[in-house]
Amino acid sequence: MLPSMIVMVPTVCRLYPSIARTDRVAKETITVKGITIPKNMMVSVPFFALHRDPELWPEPEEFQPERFSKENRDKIQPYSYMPFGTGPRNCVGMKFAQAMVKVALVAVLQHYSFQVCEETEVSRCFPLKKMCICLKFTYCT
Ligand code: HEM
Repeated sequence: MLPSMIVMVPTVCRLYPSIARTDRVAKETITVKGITIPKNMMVSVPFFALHRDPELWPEPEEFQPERFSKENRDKIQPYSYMPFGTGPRNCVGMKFAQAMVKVALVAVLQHYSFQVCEETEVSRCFPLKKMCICLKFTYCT
């Protein structure tokens, strides 16, 4: 497996989580950091906002795959990255979905080569959409 692929998938999941939030219902009244959550109240966990919180992710808008490298992975704060949710009700398909994304990427890379167009601004802070629009695909036989 290409090391770059191992860090690319979580990088895309951080910036573009396919599910923007999850919810939980409080089983009992609880006070967390001075905020009281009454029993039965629904609490939302906004993945999208969490994944772009500058206190958790310096330069949050930047596409920096090295955040998930072997060396840096341990610096990620618990519960700051959760595209598949967390806890006993997290996504049961997580491992399967991650494996499928990698298989799909390998299949695409086996048949196509990619190059950026002249209009593409290549910077460390590119919006993924722009990148996709400007990419040229060449089918490799
Ligand atoms: C990129 C693909 C996927 C993403 C981003 C995703 C994300 C999520 C998220 C955020 C949750 C809520 C977890 C929580 O509230 O803590 C969830 C739940 C769940 N997912 Fe996925 N999922 C994906 C693919 C799949 C696949 C492929 C399957 C099945 C083969 C699957 C089955 C489930 C099930 C059954 C639950 C409910 C688990 C429960 O309530 O105990 N998901 N998923």
